[in-house]
Amino acid sequence: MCIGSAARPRRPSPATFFGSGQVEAAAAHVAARQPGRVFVNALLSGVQQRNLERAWGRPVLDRVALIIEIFSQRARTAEARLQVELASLEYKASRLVRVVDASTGKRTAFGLEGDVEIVSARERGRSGSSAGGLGAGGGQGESELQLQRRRIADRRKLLLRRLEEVRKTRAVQRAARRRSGKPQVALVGYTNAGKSSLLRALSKDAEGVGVEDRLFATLDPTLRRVMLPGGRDVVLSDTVGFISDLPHALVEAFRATLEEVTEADLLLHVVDASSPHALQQRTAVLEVLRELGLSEERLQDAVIEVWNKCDQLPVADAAEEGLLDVDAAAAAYRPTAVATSVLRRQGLQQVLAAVEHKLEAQLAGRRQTSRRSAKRAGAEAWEAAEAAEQALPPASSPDDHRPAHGSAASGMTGAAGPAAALAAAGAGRLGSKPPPIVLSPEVVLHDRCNLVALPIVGGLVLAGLLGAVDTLLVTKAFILYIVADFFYILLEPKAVPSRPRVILWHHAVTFLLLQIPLKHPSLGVYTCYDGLIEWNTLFLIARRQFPRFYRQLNFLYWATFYPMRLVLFPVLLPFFWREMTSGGYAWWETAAVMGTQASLCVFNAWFLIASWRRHR
Ligand SMILES: Nc1nc2c(ncn2[C@@H]2O[C@H](COP(=O)(O)OP(=O)(O)OP(=O)(O)O)[C@@H](O)[C@H]2O)c(=O)[nH]1
Ligand SMILES: [Mg+2]
Repeated sequence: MCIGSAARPRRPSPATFFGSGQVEAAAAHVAARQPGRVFVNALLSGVQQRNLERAWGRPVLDRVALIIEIFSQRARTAEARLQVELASLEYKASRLVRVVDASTGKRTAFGLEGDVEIVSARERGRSGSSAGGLGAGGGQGESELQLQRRRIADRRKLLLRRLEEVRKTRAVQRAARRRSGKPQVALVGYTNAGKSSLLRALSKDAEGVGVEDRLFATLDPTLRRVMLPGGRDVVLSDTVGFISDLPHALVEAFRATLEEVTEADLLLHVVDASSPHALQQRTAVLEVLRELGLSEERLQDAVIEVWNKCDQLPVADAAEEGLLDVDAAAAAYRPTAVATSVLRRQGLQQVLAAVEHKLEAQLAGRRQTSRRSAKRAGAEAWEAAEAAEQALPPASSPDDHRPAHGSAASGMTGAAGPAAALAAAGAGRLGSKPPPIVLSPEVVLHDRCNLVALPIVGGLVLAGLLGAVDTLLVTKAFILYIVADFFYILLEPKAVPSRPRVILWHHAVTFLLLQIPLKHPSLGVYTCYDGLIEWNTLFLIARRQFPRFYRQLNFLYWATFYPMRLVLFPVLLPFFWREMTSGGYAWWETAAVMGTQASLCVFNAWFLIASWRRHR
């Protein structure tokens, strides 16, 4: 039985996820239909899962548990089984409870089917031994739980050790393939998008490539040799498909397998264009790739999108109903994309041509020895690509760089447009090109809000320093901005390209710091010094939003980064100290100012390291 998104509450209850009315209504359904288990299409906490099991008298599976279960059914090889077991252990460890069979009073393992009563260690401690008739009370319950935890930890260690061996073996095999000089291309995409079908259609040796109309048909990497139109061979690998809210435990557990993706020279991102959720699925895949550590630059440089199943695309209807707004997607992301129907063998040559183009671009990029000249080449290529795009006749431009409706209807069209022009111009190397263009709509919207708010805050800060504006007003405006941005990111974490939690932490610390000048307006000038940093943030955002002015904005970004984040913030520390210890301030105010300013220095250092890493 499945309780789906139709019943999804707007604000989930911490105890039962659903409201009490929904739980009762579902209990009636459960009683009438007597399902073996109940699936809730959401992520449940341990407590929610336990309470729902109690209310419905049936084992409850949440989204993560179901995915792990499907994985465990599909796992055939030793490697896949190891990875699934690790994921399921991580999941169990996060919600370790004692399970007691109500009919026999015997303890069972976690999540077994049947009429079970589940008691947490804490509850058991409260109610003594009565819950399951096992043992003398809370003390023993605790130790049982600890025993379970230790067993899980031991098993986990063993699995990690074995997986480490798998990783090493895979790394050695990859290194051997690299030595053979064959570029590595990895297929990625939402589960059931047609990755294995594409591998089968492109490879010379299709034997053993399984294609099935079910989720997670492929779990293990499958490698095949594929010849490009120019006669060159590449190694194409097919791996596990992704899904929205892919459990973190699974991503971690499947790292050995997923390294085929992270280490590849190119990624073919297969999207099921016929799905009404194609865009969400595409975003979910990009999120997992980011979680795997792929930088925005790599997502831009090394990804070719293959919009598959176009034979099933009800082109006009979908566009009219707004189900598949390919135009909006293309405008937001401008990917190198090819429309295909693997089933009808359409668009396959275009996929190979796009791979060849990108690989040539990468090779050309590698030949650029000096970073400076590479940068220049990238910006020029970008400008040339932009100019080329503007020069394209309007009727042909959509087909050139995205799987537009027309192209799907009239057969398949190859990839071109700015991204391909960039590739052809050899601008595929890092540092040699404009900023990432794979930005989600959430990031774009948030960036645009900031492009309005930050000049206001930055302007007020400058005016405050020049004495043209009351610094208390600057403090209040700054607080308003920080609070608004905090809640924006809290409610929509995807509004920032990465690490929303770190940014929330930064905003919370800044908010705390600003409370002191709010209380003591004489300290307002320090708000203005700290607030100068917002200019740097503005240039960062403007740089990715206005690729045409990349060079200028990049210069401004770094020209403000070093003096502000690395010099000004630490230098302010002794000034703050002198001011705060000169009298008139409580010790906790001094501690708050020093602590928050020091934390911001740490944030800046982290930010620098993260920027460098991304760059590398
Ligand atoms: N209509 C249509 N169906 C397709 C096309 N390509 C693949 N399929 C079908 O889609 C289903 C899934 O294909 P797979 O290649 O197994 O998909 P996958 O992405 O490898 O799936 P997982 O391994 O489960 O992640 C199969 O039933 C294919 O026959 C296509 O171009 N058009
Ligand atoms: Mg597959």
